[in-house]
Amino acid sequence: MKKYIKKSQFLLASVVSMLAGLEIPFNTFTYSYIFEIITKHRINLILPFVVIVIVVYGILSLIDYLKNVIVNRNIITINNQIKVGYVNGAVIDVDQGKKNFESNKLSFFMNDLKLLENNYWRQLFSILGAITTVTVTLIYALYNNALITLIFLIFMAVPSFAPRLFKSMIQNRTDIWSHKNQEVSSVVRDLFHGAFTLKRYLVPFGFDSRLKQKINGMEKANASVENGIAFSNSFISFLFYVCSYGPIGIGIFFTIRGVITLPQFVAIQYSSSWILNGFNTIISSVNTINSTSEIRKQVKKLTEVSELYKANSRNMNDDTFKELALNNLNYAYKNKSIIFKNLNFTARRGDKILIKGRSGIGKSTLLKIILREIKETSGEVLLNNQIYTGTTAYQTFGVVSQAPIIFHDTVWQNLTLGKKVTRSQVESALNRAGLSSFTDDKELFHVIDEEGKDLSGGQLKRIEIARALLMNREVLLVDEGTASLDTETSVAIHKLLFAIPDLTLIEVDHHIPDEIMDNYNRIYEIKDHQLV
Ligand SMILES: Nc1ncnc2c1ncn2[C@@H]1O[C@H](COP(=O)(O)OP(=O)(O)OP(=O)(O)O)[C@@H](O)[C@H]1O
Repeated sequence: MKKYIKKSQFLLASVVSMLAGLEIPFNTFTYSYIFEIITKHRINLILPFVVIVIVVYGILSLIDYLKNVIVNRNIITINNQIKVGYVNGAVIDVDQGKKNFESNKLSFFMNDLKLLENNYWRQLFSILGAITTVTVTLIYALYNNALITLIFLIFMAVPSFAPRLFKSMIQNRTDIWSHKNQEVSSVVRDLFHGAFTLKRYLVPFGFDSRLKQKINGMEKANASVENGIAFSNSFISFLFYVCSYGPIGIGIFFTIRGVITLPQFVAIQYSSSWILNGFNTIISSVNTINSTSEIRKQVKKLTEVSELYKANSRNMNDDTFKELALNNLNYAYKNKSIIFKNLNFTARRGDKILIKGRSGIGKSTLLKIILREIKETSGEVLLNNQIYTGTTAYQTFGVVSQAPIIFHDTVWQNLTLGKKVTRSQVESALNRAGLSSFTDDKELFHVIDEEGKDLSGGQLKRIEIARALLMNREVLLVDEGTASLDTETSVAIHKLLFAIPDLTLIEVDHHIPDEIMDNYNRIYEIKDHQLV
């Protein structure tokens, strides 16, 4: 986790946390000194004592406040790195096999990363403070009487082994909680997504039983984690009390016998309870930190994916597209019937190809195989006569999907997706996609509503097409790209695509208007698991 911190900032927070840990030893010292003043009748020391104590507590309170501010600043730096790295990693890592990808990742982002902040980072600083408390208080106690302090320490060693007993129980319960949380996120996301459908059919409570069941499951799992931690902590504190009263008895005995003075006994007894408390804090913090190990593993995995991607993104393939060939392709989804059997297909530069077929026959599946998002059961998929990776596929093919993917951001950002391009490149792509009216500043920098709700279906489709053209993809895979549009708009969009001679078009659709059929140079149909 070291790479997420800024060293100087972390060091400062560590030092201030340790300084804040001096409050308790000072407390112990003042408490013992009260007995020194009383037993030795030092009336002249009362005023300076009170003044010094007030000033020092003032300074310690300020340090405590500064500690919080500096720790919070560290949290900003750490969270900025982790959260951006996590989202980037998740975006890079997405694949067709990931179930409930959006809700799972969102749930992890909102809940588990917050848990990581509270139960890992903040605990680290709390441990540093507790270590100072324990060390300085211990030195002070040893200074008062080493033998009796050592007796206290021996008793203390016993409960420090207890947390190991609870570690795996807490970890298991945390894993269950995390899983239940993801289930709730998935249900809630689904309901919000379909909110209008529920409202229109006057059934806003239609999914209540499922919702209640999932929320209840999550809340119970959460309570189970909290109960587990509480049980572990209560058991450990009880053990501490058991082990602390033995030495207190011995201390009383030595004081009565005159081996130590009353202020010394007070110092050792008071110190020892704070040493115990400090140990308690350290151990329960270690306990809590351990419960985040699975979260840390996942964060590490995804941020590494993101770093690896940055390191490799320079190896761009710049071969021009000549040919795509699928030879004797076979495919079946796991535990499902066959989709393709000995399928053959070739597309060459500039081809305009239409693939028809009834719903559910495998048109989208074919595009996913071409994009290398799913792997054929057997056969060859070749680009320019070579097998190719998913990255090469994404460098070659642009995709216009059934439901356009639109971000809640400006038209410019929706087209460029953050890539550095010139204004004239953006305008040219918009013009070619028939969106000339979007080229002025007002439209270009207009923030589109969530899921493109303030634009028409045709405009959204054209934005997707302009995006693919702007990204200079040589082959456009159109998956029922115009199916939801009226004939006039569909014809207009197709005419724009047919007019680009070098653009290779592979379109899967079963409702293409008759008047543009002649513009394709090949039309296939998926029948009997083959292209005919
Ligand atoms: N991830 C998946 N896991 C298992 N089966 C799947 C998966 N995706 C699709 N299928 C099944 O594979 C078959 C082909 O699906 P595909 O989406 O390729 O059809 P399509 O021809 O594009 O349909 P449509 O025209 O309705 O979009 C369908 O029977 C579908 O149920």
